[in-house]
Amino acid sequence: MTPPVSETSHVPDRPLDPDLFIPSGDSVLELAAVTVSRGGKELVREISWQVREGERWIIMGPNGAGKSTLLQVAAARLHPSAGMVGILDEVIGAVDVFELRPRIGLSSAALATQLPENETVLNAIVTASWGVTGRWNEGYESFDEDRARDLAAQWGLEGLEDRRFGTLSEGERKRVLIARALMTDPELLLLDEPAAGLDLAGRESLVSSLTELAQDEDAPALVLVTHHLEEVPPGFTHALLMRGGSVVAAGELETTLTEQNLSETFGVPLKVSVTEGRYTAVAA
Ligand SMILES: Nc1ncnc2c1ncn2[C@@H]1O[C@H](COP(=O)(O)OP(=O)(O)OP(=O)(O)O)[C@@H](O)[C@H]1O
Repeated sequence: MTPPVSETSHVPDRPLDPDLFIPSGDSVLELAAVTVSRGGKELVREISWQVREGERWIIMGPNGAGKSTLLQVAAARLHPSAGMVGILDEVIGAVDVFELRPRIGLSSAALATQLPENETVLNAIVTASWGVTGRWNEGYESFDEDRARDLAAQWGLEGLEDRRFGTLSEGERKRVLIARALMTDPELLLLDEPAAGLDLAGRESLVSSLTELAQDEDAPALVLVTHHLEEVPPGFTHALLMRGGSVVAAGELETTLTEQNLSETFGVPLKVSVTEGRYTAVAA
């Protein structure tokens, strides 16, 4: 039996009209009964979810659970087929998404494929200020480049600023994507599988950087999508578990990442352990 979903994921009933939908005052992201349908299939089904300032969320679930689809909705990149989406005091359907998107940082594999292989690391980061992926004739202020250099240093890319994106290792690319996502000083940061494809050392190094970010009071609200419990950085506060497009459980991390919920989410009996804030799971 699924335990009751915590109050953090309950969204009060509201009229489903973008002009009447008023996101809660302290919410950074609020979804009310969101469904995304494609080709006659519901990829995401009636999800209600609220992220408040200062919260750090994990979205976890098996392949095809709908995690990336949900993140695309949260990033104002995908319009829901039904339901309401409030992002940063704005309501999708009643806002120009091109004005909203710079306020949301997004790192994803799809974005990585859009970055030109011959673009330098610095340009891959700084071009986020114009919402473009390749540098052309846009004008950049010196403080834009200073910020891009600071972010490169902060994310372990010092000395690589002039390297071509296409020559980077997978771990370095992931760090560029996160630095780029932070370029516009977003109020909401969405990271879709930031540790996918990394070796053990690369994963551990990234988890450690994300732990620091999670503990930074000035960092934006964070949402991190992953399949793996080992990638949950200590300091994350909440989790939303998905399977087949629906929410299995959502709420505070410790009460949500339970053996029962995770076994139901992944469809196999799991034994879960936590050591010094790090989670691991093996088949029971
Ligand atoms: N345009 C589309 N038309 C039909 N089905 C789609 C479309 N886009 C995605 N899907 C399907 O929707 C489901 C959810 O996809 P999504 O990428 O959101 O899952 P996910 O949880 O992120 O998976 P993964 O962990 O494998 O990345 C998958 O079964 C996928 O095949």
